[in-house]
Amino acid sequence: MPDSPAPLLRVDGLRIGFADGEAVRGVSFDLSAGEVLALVGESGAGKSLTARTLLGMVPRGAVVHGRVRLEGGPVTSAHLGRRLAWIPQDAMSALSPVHRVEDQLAFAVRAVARAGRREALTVARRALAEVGLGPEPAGAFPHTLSGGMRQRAVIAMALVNEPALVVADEPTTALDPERQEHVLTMLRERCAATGAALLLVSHDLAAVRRHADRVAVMYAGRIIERGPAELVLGRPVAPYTRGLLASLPKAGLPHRSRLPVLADAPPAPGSAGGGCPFAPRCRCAADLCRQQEPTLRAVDGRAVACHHPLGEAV
Ligand SMILES: Nc1ncnc2c1ncn2[C@@H]1O[C@H](COP(=O)(O)OP(=O)(O)OP(=O)(O)O)[C@@H](O)[C@H]1O
Repeated sequence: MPDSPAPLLRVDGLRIGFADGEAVRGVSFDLSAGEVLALVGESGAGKSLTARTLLGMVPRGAVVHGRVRLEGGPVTSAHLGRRLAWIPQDAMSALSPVHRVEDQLAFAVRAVARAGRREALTVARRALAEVGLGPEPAGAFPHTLSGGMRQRAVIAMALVNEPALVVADEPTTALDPERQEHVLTMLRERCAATGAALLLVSHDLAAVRRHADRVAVMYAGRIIERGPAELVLGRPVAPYTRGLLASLPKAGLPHRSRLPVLADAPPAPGSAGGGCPFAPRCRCAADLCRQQEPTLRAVDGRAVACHHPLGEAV
């Protein structure tokens, strides 16, 4: 039988430590070409650090261990903007305020391909049109555009060189809910059209369920549940994932309000004891949970790091 093809991205045992302890503690996952994988979890879980480290954007003082392979080899600066693209939370941090949007995309095109100015501009305008930005916004300066338009320009810029992987860190949090959905749909559609895989960092579990193929739920620097988005978010087995879902804003409540379903806060890096880091907040915790940290194992079509997954016979 032929071997299954190597994944586009393989992250193996990623650990990121600071002076006060490890913030990412052995994260592993694969991502296939064209797939959408979401990293979710509470603030401080290690999602952004994980995502940024894939692009080599490591904070000062961080010590990184583990292996990241893109298309079978290590990630280098030569991948950035070519095979690997980044979409930040804040579009203004990705766009220069002193250049017209289309010129910035044309510059990105010329940075990787031998194209003349006019040719690069044509490619840039086409990419902007594909995210719904016609000649007027394309020829404008970023500060004159709405937040949604700017974020669409950033999506066009990320995809203009047809990367194999797009890493997006909370790409829509700066937008209102209606625009968030529109921009996220556009991002996913553009990735699908160009064949790019998408690693999406998000707090928005409802959006993740709509847009991601697979999801990895992070807690205290580790993945605690990972599998098909529909399964993990539709029928979670880790008590933490269930608590996170129960914290979703309900219809009629103000956007982003958090219900107090998950009591207390996650442990700070370096402060977790020997057991499951979620045990102090978990209603199902037993002695074993307080003594031994669980590792990922296969349960009901997904991987879960929990001694007592919900629904499993004790
Ligand atoms: N530059 C840094 N120096 C020291 N510790 C850091 C640094 N950056 C991150 N950390 C630690 O790593 C933890 C995880 O940070 P990270 O930004 O990955 O969280 P996150 O899951 O993306 O949260 P959020 O959703 O709020 O962005 C932080 O809570 C913090 O303790």
